[in-house]
Amino acid sequence: MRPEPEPLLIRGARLLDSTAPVDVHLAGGRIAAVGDLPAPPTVEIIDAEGGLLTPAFVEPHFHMDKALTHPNLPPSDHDHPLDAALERTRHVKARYTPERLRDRATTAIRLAVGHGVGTLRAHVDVDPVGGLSALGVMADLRDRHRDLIDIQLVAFPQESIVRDPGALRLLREALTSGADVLGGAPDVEEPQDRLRHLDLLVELAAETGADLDVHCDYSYDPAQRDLEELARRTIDASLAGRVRAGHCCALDAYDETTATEVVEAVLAAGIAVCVCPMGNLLLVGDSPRPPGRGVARLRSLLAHGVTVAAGGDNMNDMWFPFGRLDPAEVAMVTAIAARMWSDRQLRQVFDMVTVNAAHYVGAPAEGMQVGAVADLVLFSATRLSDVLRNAPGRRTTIKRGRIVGGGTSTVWTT
Ligand SMILES: Nc1ccnc(=O)[nH]1
Repeated sequence: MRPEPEPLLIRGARLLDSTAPVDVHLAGGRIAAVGDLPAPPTVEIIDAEGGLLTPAFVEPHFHMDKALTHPNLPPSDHDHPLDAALERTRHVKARYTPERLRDRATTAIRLAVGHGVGTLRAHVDVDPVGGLSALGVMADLRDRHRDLIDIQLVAFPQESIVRDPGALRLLREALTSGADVLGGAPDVEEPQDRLRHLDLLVELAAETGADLDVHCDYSYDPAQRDLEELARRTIDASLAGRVRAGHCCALDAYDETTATEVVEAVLAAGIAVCVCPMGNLLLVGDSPRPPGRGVARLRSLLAHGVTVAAGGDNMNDMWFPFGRLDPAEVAMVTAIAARMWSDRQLRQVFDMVTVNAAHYVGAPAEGMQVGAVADLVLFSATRLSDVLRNAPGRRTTIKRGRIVGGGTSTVWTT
């Protein structure tokens, strides 16, 4: 760990909940004071010029091992996009080398820090194809970048754990060799095995004490109810509050009564939900006219009081050719996907990539209060709509009270 950061005074910043610019004093890695402050003689001063100062972004759902593999993909002649993605995932994984994994993930981490991400939850494939090797590389990168960004690693079973008990053993091993969270993917099982997949995950989470973060219902099939089954098992195993669910696309396809039942089950189980609208709009929701969108019913989840985060999912790989690991872009696409257009709704989507996402990953979410950990972003933009459209786009990233990224002067320690 590096020594304590020098105190920092940010002059004339706009906070989301105030109209007049204020000064914010950071000391000991925390917010020490907010108001119209005299400058203590020894501090470093930044002139915010009225720009927005907000809690740092939290990226709650990102596949870091796959990032930037798009240039290496073979052609695919599958008609169905998910089959194509799975086939190309296997092709690319069989050719991973530690060096290339490290280079690509390091580029992703630098993008994240430059964009203002203070905490990132990365799903990393753990399966008999690659064993624990990608996880090992990511754990090393997590440790090397500790001063710049908090990275959490989810052991993600991208291939079946029901057909192959070896895969489950690997997941268990991952939790004692680098993974912070247990992942899940019932969708990759045969339909009759999906509930067994959930049972195995819940048993392993209860036995190991690991939190659980499951890819759920990655389809537009109204008959698929894995999220509700997960909620039921969460309560039965006394895991309430420790389970997270990503995607939940089928929620968009349910009729109103079913949707309400599922959302109430989710709430009762204390499950927070992470939507991934960019990838889901691209690959899910392929029903006839009018096409479904495959983005979990945001308004209904929010109206019931479920914590909803939004994640980038994949960047420039076999699941999503685009993306730049920028939560502002994720928030903007979320707003478009869910028709959230008003000022209040723009604030809601921004919360999905900051405070709600922090809650989702279990990171501090104290906002801009005095005493809060100073994980912050200072934008050159003065309005939230400009932050979301990334124009003007200069950002300064502050991690535990220290400037770690911004403009052209990113500070690297590795
Ligand atoms: N959306 C995704 C599902 C499964 N695996 C991925 O890498 N991405």
